[in-house]
Amino acid sequence: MRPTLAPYPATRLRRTRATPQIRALVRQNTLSVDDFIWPVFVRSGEGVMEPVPSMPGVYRRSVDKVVEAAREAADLGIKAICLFPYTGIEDRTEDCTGAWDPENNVNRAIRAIKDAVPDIAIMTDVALDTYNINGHDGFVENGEIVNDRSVAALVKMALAQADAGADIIGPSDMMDGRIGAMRTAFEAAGHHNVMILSYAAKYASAFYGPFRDAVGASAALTGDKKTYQMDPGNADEAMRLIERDLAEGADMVMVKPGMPYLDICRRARDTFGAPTFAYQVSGEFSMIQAAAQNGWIDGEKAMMESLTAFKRAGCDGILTYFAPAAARLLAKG
Ligand SMILES: NCc1[nH]cc(CCC(=O)O)c1CC(=O)O
Repeated sequence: MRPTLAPYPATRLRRTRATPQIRALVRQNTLSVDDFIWPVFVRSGEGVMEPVPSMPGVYRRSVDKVVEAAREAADLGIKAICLFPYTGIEDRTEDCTGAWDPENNVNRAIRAIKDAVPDIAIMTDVALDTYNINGHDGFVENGEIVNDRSVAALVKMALAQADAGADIIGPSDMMDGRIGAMRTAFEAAGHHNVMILSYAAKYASAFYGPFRDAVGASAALTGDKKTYQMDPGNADEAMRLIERDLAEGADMVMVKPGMPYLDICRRARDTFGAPTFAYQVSGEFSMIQAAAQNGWIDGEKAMMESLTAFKRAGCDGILTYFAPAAARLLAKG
């Protein structure tokens, strides 16, 4: 776009900012409850709501409490919920078999939500880090995060989630070839309508810290994830990854983290035109919450401003821990 401007004073750009009515009239991007996917942490037990210390206002919930949360979310108009398991160090293994157990907490939660709250879509996370003894998204052999054997396991994990009734599968592992392998497996299993929202451009980020606490991976993690997650200095590589995942059968793509990578969101949207999501990750959430709790910023305003930024950057939707709070605020008008 090339701005056309008459010289001052014929043009006074403040005219269209003068009142709330006019500002609303000319506003280009607005938030709606339709934009949110709400990430929720599932753990074992019953009646459990365990606060996550590094994420104020976020809980690990037992399956019954996750169902209640899903009901609340649907009543607020939220269209999708995304499930992540918490696994304590004592239940983590090197072979990660818990990941494709049809009875694991996530798969039980999927079935329970489908039963009780059919009017919300369910997204899942596919990666081994929430079950792995060493916290990595793939198997570790002699210090290397191996690709192909990990992909075979991730396919089993994704199939178990699809069998349980998940609507949207979210591979967040960053292994090569996983989208194609999952798509082929879904077609063969008759899961023709299961969607894949690929974490296509996922960076090796310090902003995942609080999430790793929430899922019990912090204590487990050995080393870093730089051999599979992207280098923060790269942008063109994100386009190659997104193109690759779309070509392998992804229905939607994600950029992650969100706020530090809005340039990537905009390029993805302009280049491919596919449904584009951003993940406003745990560290982004916790920074806003912490500053608000200290009285350093207005938490509600910062929340809404940060979410609007994703719309401005061209995103169709946002995974955000703020989903219920933002939905409540939007409902108030
Ligand atoms: N593969 C696991 C996964 N899926 C989502 C997140 C981060 C989400 C957040 O920080 O809110 C991570 C963490 C990681 O890659 O270490």
